[in-house]
Amino acid sequence: DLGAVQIEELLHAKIQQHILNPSASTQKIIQSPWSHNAYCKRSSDLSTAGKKFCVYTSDTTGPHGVSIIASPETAAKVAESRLLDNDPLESFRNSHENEDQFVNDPLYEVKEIEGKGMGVIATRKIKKFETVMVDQASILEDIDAVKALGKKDEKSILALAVKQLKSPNAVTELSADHGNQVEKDLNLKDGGLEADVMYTNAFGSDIAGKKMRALFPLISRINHACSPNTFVLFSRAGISMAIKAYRDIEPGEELSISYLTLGQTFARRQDALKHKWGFTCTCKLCSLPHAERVASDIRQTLIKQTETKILELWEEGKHKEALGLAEESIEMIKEEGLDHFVPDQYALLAKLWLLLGKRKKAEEIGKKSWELLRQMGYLGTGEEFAWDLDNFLNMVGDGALKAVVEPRM
Ligand SMILES: C[S@@+](CC[C@H](N)C(=O)[O-])C[C@H]1O[C@@H](n2cnc3c(N)ncnc32)[C@H](O)[C@@H]1O
Repeated sequence: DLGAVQIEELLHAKIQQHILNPSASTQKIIQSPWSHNAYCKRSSDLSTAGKKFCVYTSDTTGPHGVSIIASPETAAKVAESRLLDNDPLESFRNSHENEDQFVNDPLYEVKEIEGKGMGVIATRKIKKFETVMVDQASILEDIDAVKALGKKDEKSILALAVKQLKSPNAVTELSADHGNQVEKDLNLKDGGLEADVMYTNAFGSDIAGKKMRALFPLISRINHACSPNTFVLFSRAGISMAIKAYRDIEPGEELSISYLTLGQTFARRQDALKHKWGFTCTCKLCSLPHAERVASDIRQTLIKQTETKILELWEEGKHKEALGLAEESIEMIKEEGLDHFVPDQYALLAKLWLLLGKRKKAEEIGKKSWELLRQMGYLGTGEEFAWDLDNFLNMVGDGALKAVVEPRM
């Protein structure tokens, strides 16, 4: 039975961002990790009126300490699950990667880059999929708290969250140079320096079942490029983050990540970057000669449309055409340098072959997807994920692979 639901489900597998979870483990409460008393404010928002949101700090966690702005229930959950023990070195470092490189002898230096403020430059050759940088969040802000608190309360809570850290300077010295024209026009930009830093640098992360803004001070220095040479990988807990190389990087090259969901046209990218971060992107992709830029835009648009098209063809019983299009789409994705989409496309192809009863073909292509995800770091650093076609495709299909690459928020 090749019903539409089945196909639709498998098409929902999108780009993953977090290391995948082999099985949820429950751990016992040890003791409160907080080093400071909670400081709380009550919600002034109608939907959460009267609810408390507080700042909790653990100034010994990670390189900079961490402050969480959330409800007491969420903070308790974070403490109980020992999320703060999420050591980035354990989450990301492979056995062949040298611990020293993350602690004393990094592969990069932070320095001024003309027209961009600070930036991060490779100091030696970095190999494809190598872990370049690891970091742990120092500010976590529950989106519910952002909505619940008025500007004034959010400002005082954020300021305290930063002040209580081991090294507040690691946060206050970051760029606060976002370009939110809407806020500027409305003259609402009075959330203080800390709010501006969050707006410019924070990533969206799922932590303890809540959507949060997470600030990673080291990683914050990486500038944007539309076809970047590195990507971000969240730990399972969502509190640590690694920067991994998409491809070989030469010494002296600037490290870049994409602040936007990949796969957008030139005009959309320019607009989003100008609007939210206040700069005009002059990256390689944005500086292509006109004809090449148009060709790139067409590919980006086509790539976006192929999923729907594959689904339509499949539903019409045109299985061969659907498979052909999925294969073509992989070529286009590679040509456009959107390597991140490749594992999901392979997984999709494997599923289509399996639905047609061609297990051998499905094994061959599914394994490619698994192998790429493994190399990229999405399967963790251990041996938790042995290759098994059915398990793997199940995991891809049921949404275990996290949706959306929307790193900044
Ligand atoms: C997350 S920070 C990156 C690090 C920042 N350059 C710094 O000095 O700390 C984001 C800010 O950096 C600048 N930026 C990032 N990518 C850029 C680019 N490709 N061109 C120009 N400015 C950029 C913008 O001011 C943006 O708001």
